[in-house]
Formats: sequence, C-alpha cells, structure tokens
Amino acid sequence: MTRTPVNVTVTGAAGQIGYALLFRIASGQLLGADVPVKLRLLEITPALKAAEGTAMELDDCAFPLLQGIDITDDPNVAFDGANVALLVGARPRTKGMERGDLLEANGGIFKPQGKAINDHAADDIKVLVVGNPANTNALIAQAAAPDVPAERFTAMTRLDHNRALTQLSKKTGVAVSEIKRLTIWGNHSATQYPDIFHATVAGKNAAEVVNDEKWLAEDFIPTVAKRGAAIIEARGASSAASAANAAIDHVHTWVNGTAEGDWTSMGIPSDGSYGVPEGLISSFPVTCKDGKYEIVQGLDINEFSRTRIDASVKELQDEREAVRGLGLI
Ligand SMILES: NC(=O)c1ccc[n+]([C@@H]2O[C@H](COP(=O)([O-])OP(=O)(O)OC[C@H]3O[C@@H](n4cnc5c(N)ncnc54)[C@H](O)[C@@H]3O)[C@@H](O)[C@H]2O)c1
Ligand SMILES: O=C(O)C[C@H](O)C(=O)O
Repeated sequence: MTRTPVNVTVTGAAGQIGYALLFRIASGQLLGADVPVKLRLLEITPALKAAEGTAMELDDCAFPLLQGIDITDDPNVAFDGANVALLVGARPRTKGMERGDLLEANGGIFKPQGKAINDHAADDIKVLVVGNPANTNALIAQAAAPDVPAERFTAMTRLDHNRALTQLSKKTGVAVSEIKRLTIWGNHSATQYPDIFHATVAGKNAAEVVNDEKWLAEDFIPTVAKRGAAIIEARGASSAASAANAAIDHVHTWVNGTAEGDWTSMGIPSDGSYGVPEGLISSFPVTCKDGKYEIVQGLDINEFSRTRIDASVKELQDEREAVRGLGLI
C-alpha cells in the first residue's frame, strides 16, 4: 500500500460512541476500503487506561488499513497533523435533560479543542462535531479556529436524517434506498425540522405519497425530533451505535460525495441561504463532491416548513447568545 495514511483524531475515544466508531474507521468504512488511517485518540486523563484497552482490541483486529494508534490527553498532540477530526468527547444528557442543558458543561471542552485544531491540524482538516449540543459546540470550536476556513466545521444531523429515512420508509412501505432528497433543517434538538416536501419515494413526491399532514405534524416530525430522548428512555443511555454509524456516513459522504440526484443533511455554517443568519451552524440540504459540500439552492419553502425552520433557527440564535454570554465565542 503506497498511499499516505490519513490522520483521524477521535475525541472521547473511550466512550460509548468511540467504542462503536473506532473499529469501523480502522476497517476502512470512514474514508474508503483503500485508504490507510492513523488514529489519534484524545481522552481525559482518568479515561486514558480505558482508551488503551480499546487500542489493544484495535491491534487485535489486525486491520490492514490501520497504520498506527496514538493515545493522549493533550489536544495539541491529538490534533497535530489531523486531516479528519471527530469531536465526540462530551458529557451525554441523561433522562429529563434537553441537549441545550449541556451547553455550559460541554462548551468549555470545544474552545480549547478548536484552538488546538487551529494551531496544529493539517491544512485540509475536516471537523465533525458529534458531542452535544452539536451545532453550538461546532460554533464554539470554529470561533476558536480563525485560521481554519469556517466551512470545515460541521455538526452531525445525519443521525436525524437516517431516522427520518426509516420512519418515512415504514409509513410508505418503500425501501430506504428508494427515498431521496430528504432534509433535516436547523438544530440537532427537539426543534429540528425533518422536511419531506422535496423528498421522493420511489421517484414520486414524498409529501404527495404520504398525503397526511396530521401524520407529518403529530407523528413523523416529533418521532424523529424526539428519538434521542426515546432511546435514552429505553436504553438508559444515549444512542451510540446509530450515532457512530451516522458519523461514518457524514464523513464518508463529505469525502466521497453524494449520489447523483440525491442530497444529504449536514450542520454547516450558514451563508445566509434560506433566511438562516450567516455564521449559525444549522442543518441544510447539501450535495457533496470532491471533498466539498454545497447547499442545495432554489427550494420552495412552504408555510408549514417556514414556521418550523424559523423556530429551530431561533433556538440556534438563542444558543449563540448564551455561549456569547459565557465568553465561549
Ligand atoms: N449529534 C448526534 O446525533 C449525537 C448522537 C448521540 C450522542 N451524541 C453526543 O455524543 C457525545 C458522546 O456520547 P457518548 O455516549 O459516547 O458519551 P460517553 O459518556 O460514553 O463518552 C464520552 C467520552 O468523552 C470523554 N471526554 C469528556 N471530556 C473530554 C475531553 N475534554 N476530551 C476528550 N474526551 C473527553 C469521556 O471521558 C468519555 O469517555 C454526547 O455529547 C452525546 O450527547 C450526539
Ligand atoms: O439525544 C441525545 O441526547 C443523544 C443524541 O443526540 C441522539 O439524538 O440520540
């Protein structure tokens, strides 16, 4: 194998998502079956031993693409030369909490990590923030990295996108592979808006196929938006394997592109499209090509969608004000 390995940094490597994620990265599912990787695992000091245990297991898999594992509690070391950074490490919410309740607890993590990325990462760094509240944590990290192009900081709404695909598939009886152009707008929170008005189901307009606004408003949207809480209620812990799967999907699509005629959802810095204030990290419909993404333009936004997009964007603005007040941006 002659390709230069890609340096992938994963924070919170000893956590639940980390455990579901690292083996898939090392096996080639993140970047491609022919792309060698070097892993950098960042953890807090008390969790280093657990991260070492995971690294031992990674070694024991003898993955042909895995060309090294470094473990550290120093962000400056973890992000040195990083090409891809998955910011997972954060405190997950527990029963009864909203993701916004985590702002203060987790905000302090993302500012120093953003600075370390600014100072040490490779020029082509791509960042995915998974740790909640993901959109605003991404904003904090991005604000601390003025030398990195802002568009390299993204937040994960792919789990919501995947959840929405499955709910729509169950409602219509059509396989997820036949559903295209679904969109998650806004925040990865209970205000997010999964939009099927531009989606297609086996080539037909999804909203017309469903033809049931009551189901949309009272079943589909709340089921997708509150799925994280439902999983916490059922498992007693937040989603892990599905979150890791979505992180793999997000980066794989960003690097390798969206399929012709389809798009995906990513939390990205707004350029003002669709009335979302510039700079907010909000979820949009995007196409990806050659390692870059673009917002899908020109979609008609009906009244039903507008109200819901605006509500989620308002929450993002409030979160931005809150972290400004805490001196995090
Ligand atoms: N965006 C999404 O769709 C989505 C989905 C699921 C979970 N999440 C979020 O992902 C985060 C991680 O979830 P989890 O279930 O793996 O939690 P976890 O508690 O199992 O693991 C978190 C890990 O992060 C580590 N950590 C804490 N502070 C750190 C720091 N400063 N640097 C490096 N590591 C640090 C902890 O030691 C722990 O090992 C949570 O914020 C959770 O809410 C997001
Ligand atoms: O809901 C949570 O707190 C975890 C995660 O964001 C999820 O959507 O499953």
